[in-house]
Amino acid sequence: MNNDVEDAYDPFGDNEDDYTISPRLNVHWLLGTLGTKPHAITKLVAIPIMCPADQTVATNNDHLVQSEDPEHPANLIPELCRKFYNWGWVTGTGGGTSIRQGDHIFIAPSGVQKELMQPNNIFVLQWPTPKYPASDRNYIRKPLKLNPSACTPLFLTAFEQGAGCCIHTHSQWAVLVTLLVEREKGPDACFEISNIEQIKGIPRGKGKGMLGFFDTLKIPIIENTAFEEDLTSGLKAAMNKYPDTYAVLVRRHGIYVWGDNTAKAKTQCESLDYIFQLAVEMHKLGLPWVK
Ligand SMILES: CSCCC(=O)C(=O)COP(=O)(O)O
Ligand SMILES: [Zn+2]
Repeated sequence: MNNDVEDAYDPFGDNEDDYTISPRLNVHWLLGTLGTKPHAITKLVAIPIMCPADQTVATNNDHLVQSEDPEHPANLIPELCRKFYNWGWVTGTGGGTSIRQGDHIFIAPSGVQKELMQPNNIFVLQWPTPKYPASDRNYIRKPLKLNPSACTPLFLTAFEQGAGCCIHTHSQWAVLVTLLVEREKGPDACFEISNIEQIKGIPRGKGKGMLGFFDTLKIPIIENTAFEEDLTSGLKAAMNKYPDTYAVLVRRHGIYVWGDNTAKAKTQCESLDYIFQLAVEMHKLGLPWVK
């Protein structure tokens, strides 16, 4: 990537080498690690610098987002977002992706061009973490002058369900089906479609295999809110009402799709987007979605 693109992405002049986290969280993290991973002591004891109470702690957990492995979440999230941008899923800073790897959650920054993200722009949360209040979330790696995605509580809700990855898109096909369903079936209706081969790309429910050609795929739709964070209760309610769903549409906004791992979340999101585009075209031709 040339410097122009990096400058355009990083208007704050973010220092890649340091960042701040709360003293309380840092002490907790250090003691926990000392107690369980003696081989890590030298590295970790050398890193944190404690400040007086109520001040921030300068530390350096950059190793959490530095890896040569292209499958490492800190490399994978930027790579996936570049693809998603080209597919019209995360344009104009909207949408995003989060991945859980073991007891770490990797989260993108808020309000940035997602397709230009770099591994050093990624936040890391210790999992499990309190979801609310937001100030209680256990960030153990936090880039300077960037805020974590507003989608964070929604991603955490998917991880609470056992997801390994959650993708949020602003796909126009997803938005269009929410409008068509509302007009044709009312505000409480789900998106439903059957007898389409790509339905086989969507799970029937956790541990229940995949939907079959003759099954009816149902995706719940929730109403949009003024702020992304405020979608969380609607997402949770839809998950409770449809415990087998791996996706929730958001009217006039987009969709959240999750999967047991990153590959499943991505392929499920691709299958759904294909189905939504097909559904819009079918509707234009006067073809019914359910046979
Ligand atoms: C024009 S994007 C509006 C915010 C939004 O809907 C979204 O998905 C992006 O949130 P983030 O905080 O991750 O930038
Ligand atoms: Zn959004």
